[in-house]
Amino acid sequence: MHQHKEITVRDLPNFINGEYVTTGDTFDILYPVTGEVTARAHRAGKTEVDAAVAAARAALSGPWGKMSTVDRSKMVKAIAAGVEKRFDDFLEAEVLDTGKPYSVASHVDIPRGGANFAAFADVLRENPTETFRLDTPDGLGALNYGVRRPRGVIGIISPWNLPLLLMTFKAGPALACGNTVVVKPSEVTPSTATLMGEVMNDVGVPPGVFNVVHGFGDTGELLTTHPDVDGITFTGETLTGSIILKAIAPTLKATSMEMGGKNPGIVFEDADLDLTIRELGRACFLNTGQVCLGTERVYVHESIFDEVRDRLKDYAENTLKYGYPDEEETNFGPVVSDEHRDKVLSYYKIAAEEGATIVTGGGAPKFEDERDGGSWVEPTIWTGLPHDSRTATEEIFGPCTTLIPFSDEDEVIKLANDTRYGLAATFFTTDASRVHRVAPQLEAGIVWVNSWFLRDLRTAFGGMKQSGIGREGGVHGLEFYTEVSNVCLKI
Ligand SMILES: NC(=O)c1ccc[n+]([C@@H]2O[C@H](COP(=O)([O-])OP(=O)(O)OC[C@H]3O[C@@H](n4cnc5c(N)ncnc54)[C@H](O)[C@@H]3O)[C@@H](O)[C@H]2O)c1
Ligand SMILES: O=C/C=C/C=C(\O)C(=O)O
Repeated sequence: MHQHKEITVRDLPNFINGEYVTTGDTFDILYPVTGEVTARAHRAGKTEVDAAVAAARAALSGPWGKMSTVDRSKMVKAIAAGVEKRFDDFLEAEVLDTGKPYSVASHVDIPRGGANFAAFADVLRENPTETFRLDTPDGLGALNYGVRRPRGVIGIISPWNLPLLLMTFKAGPALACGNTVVVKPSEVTPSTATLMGEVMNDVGVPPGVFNVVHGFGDTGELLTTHPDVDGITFTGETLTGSIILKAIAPTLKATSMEMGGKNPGIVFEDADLDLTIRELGRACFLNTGQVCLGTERVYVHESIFDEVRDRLKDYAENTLKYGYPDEEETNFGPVVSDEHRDKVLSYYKIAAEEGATIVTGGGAPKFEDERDGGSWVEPTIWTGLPHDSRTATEEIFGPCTTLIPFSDEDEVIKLANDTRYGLAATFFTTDASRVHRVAPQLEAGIVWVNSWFLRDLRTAFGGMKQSGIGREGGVHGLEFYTEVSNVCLKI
């Protein structure tokens, strides 16, 4: 039986130039499980953002900027180890902010907190720049070679769904390439970014290399418009991304944008259904559907439509276990906030108005305990909706999906691609020729086959169309986190 722990309200200051900085202008952080206040974050204004950017700039010409690539790589690896050493503190902080089950945060979010530093620590040493020998009229030739340098001060703006994972997926490569960063975490989930400051100090990262400023979009805008910030890497909604690009325009900063999606799933008639239901269940409901790579529309071959519908219903009703985050069997939590719950429930209403058949869910659960103060919705599956319905085309970002039948391969590829987004896709088949025929035709930055959310950090990560600009991950992040100069030497 769960014993609800008394919550001690934590203070979350900004982290600037190696020190924690309060402003007294605080906003509450709520526990999505029960709605209780768990922390108060100190909103950063112009003074604090200017101080953070100045500290980041100064650090570039201090010990950090003078550090050898080998020593910087060692320090980035030490940061990874520092996160792992404080695994439980990061786990508790992330769960308090998001309400997600310990079973999700301890397998998805927190392990990536360290991995995102370790994976990029040697990215500069392991990837050469190009050289070209140029023939010249005098026959002596010229030698061209590329030289990489850090881009400079990077603004990191991150979302609330995988707070530590998504912030460190940017901070890791940024620091590995010698940049300094000012992080503006989501106002909904600021705890793990705040805690990261302690790790940076413990590891001995020079002050000013890693900074955190708290606040809402207006604080983010102080970064995106700041004349002394060299690049902005953003993860969040597509609409926010377009607002940020407008704000960046006058100072022409480099940008890396990871945005929204309405990712298709496809189940072909020859799919292995045990595997499919297991992976599709994750793609639809992991992290209470709050994963940008998730699958909110699934095209199922008409010959197996009823079986897939019934088995996914069974998954939603029997594999997903609501509960308190610290209960072992809990694998399904609340959404991150009342505001987001209301958004998801508004789409549950839209689906009903669009004539959906509710296979399961469609509302919010009642617990008759303190969880009724939290931000909970039911896992939901719909059928009977047209491909061009709002439910099947607009990003909901919740634990819901609509199943749509199809009859042939060419048709379903067209349906999958018929979206303004292009982030991810996942499809299931046992026909190897079909894999290599279909995957290249899907307009998505990331395509999973017979799997979902399997991540190799060496690969390109990002979306096309309105899901993103640029790619991060592996060598691809070098394009954003470094500047390349070509040196041409006349022999
Ligand atoms: N493509 C990806 O890799 C990826 C990953 C995770 C989430 N997402 C997307 O993020 C969204 C959910 O996250 P969210 O609700 O936090 O997104 P959001 O766009 O509301 O906010 C993201 C961040 O941007 C900041 N922000 C908001 N307005 C701003 C402005 N005008 N200037 C500067 N910063 C501003 C927010 O404070 C927050 O830190 C979903 O659309 C999801 O698809 C995409
Ligand atoms: O919600 C979106 C998840 C993004 C995941 C990553 O950026 C990653 O796995 O590196």
